[in-house]
Amino acid sequence: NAKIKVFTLALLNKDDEILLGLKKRGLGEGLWNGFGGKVDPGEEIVDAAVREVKEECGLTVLPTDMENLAVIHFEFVDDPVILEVHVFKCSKLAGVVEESDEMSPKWFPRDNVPHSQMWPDDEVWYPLYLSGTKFRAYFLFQGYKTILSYIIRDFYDH
Ligand SMILES: Nc1nc(NC2CC2)cc(N2CCOCC2)n1
Repeated sequence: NAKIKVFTLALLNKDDEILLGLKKRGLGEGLWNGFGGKVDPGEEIVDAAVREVKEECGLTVLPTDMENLAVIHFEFVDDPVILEVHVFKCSKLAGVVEESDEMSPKWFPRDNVPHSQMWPDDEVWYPLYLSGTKFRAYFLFQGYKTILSYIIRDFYDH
């Protein structure tokens, strides 16, 4: 009786840097990550991505500037809830970066992000993100720290 919960994850770029946020509470607390969260019922996924970026770091992104790079499914042993995370890449940003209740934002060199303080899956798919390769992926986790298995395939080989 699997239940799918849909989330967004936006990775914001400027030149050769990426904006990450240190999550202050909830899922992923204490980890650096892109900006995102739950998709509200009836909400378009890309609109949820835009909303979460604004809420979590103050920046304004247009839906048309959100490039859907990946869809990742996360399953956890003995847990019926599957996370479906839609990953967006964005390089056209407006406004000023602000700290929020959820996130403490910080710019990192895009090729030197703090993987030891990020979700373990990021290290696997991040190189694809950096190269702009569109992909689909599936991760099976044991708890939140251990990847038991994963599959990554190019978006285009239907
Ligand atoms: N980078 C990343 N890796 C994740 N791994 C799964 C928990 C094991 C989840 C996630 N999310 C970001 C958006 O909100 C849902 C979780 N973001």
